[in-house]
Amino acid sequence: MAIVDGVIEVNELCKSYGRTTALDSLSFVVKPGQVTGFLGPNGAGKSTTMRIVLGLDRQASGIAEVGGRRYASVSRPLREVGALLDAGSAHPGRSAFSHLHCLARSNGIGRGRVSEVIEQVGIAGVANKRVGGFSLGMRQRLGIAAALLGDPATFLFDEPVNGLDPEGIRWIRELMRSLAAQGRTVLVSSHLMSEMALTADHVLIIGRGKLIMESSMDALARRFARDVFVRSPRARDLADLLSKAGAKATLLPGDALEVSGIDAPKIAGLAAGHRLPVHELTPRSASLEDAYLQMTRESAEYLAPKADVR
Ligand SMILES: Nc1ncnc2c1ncn2[C@@H]1O[C@H](COP(=O)(O)OP(=O)(O)OP(=O)(O)O)[C@@H](O)[C@H]1O
Repeated sequence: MAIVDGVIEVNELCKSYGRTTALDSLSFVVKPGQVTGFLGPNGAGKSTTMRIVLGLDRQASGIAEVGGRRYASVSRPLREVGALLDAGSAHPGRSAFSHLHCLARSNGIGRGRVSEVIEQVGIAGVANKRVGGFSLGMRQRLGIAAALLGDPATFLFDEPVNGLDPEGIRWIRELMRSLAAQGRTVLVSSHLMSEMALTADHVLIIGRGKLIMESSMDALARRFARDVFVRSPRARDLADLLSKAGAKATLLPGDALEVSGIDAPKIAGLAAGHRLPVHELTPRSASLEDAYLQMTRESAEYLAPKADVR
């Protein structure tokens, strides 16, 4: 790996386009060894942040660094950071191989590595074909091949699953997870919590250029844990026991209980301690997507009017 420490650090970043505030004192740190989801509704400032980190846009104030340095000051950038921002950026008249070879040469990377990444992303069969004829999925894989070329410690992926088929989506998810497992820093943007729930270990949620919340995915799921559904042939006895332990237990038809204020392992422990049989114990959480929509609702740039359901 080119550099060991691929931490991304953004501090008090501000950026406006005319009267539009894109980033408003945005600060966060992205650590290596995990996939960090960068979540926010359309217009939240995800792409702007990534462009600034990559030196493609300039902030009004604040700091954006990778591995403790400004990206623009790095002489062979592909060896430090791999990025997928715009799948359509390769010249349509070029072949995939010549596009990658050109990029490799300008970063002091050999031809052998070009063939290696072409294999890795699964485009060997079309490597000599013109990029102009590529499907979105193929262009996306080509963009990822470019990101992998310099074997960097840090990766930035802007909405990488957009427009991909299920196979391509699964492939990108697994690639990101394996890059993180190798100890690299992976920042991936999305506007869908459901997508991040499947990929990310950690999430940064932004809205209108501000950090709304930062959390591990596990803690987020726990925070929105709702209650535990329990089924027992002695539901009434179990409800009494749980109430005495300070939980709220509501009897439901079919020997079932809805329990809150106590977690599933504790319910199991209490039931076992009093020899009460349990046939089902299911923790239920509010949908993370709903929680996310609630959190970002005020910061969404465009809100659809509520559907008129009759
Ligand atoms: N080049 C530009 N010129 C003018 N306004 C811009 C430009 N780029 C971004 N903006 C504005 O800055 C804000 C942040 O946009 P940005 O593209 O960073 O958001 P995003 O979270 O990536 O959203 P999306 O998911 O829609 O790409 C938006 O209000 C957007 O309209």
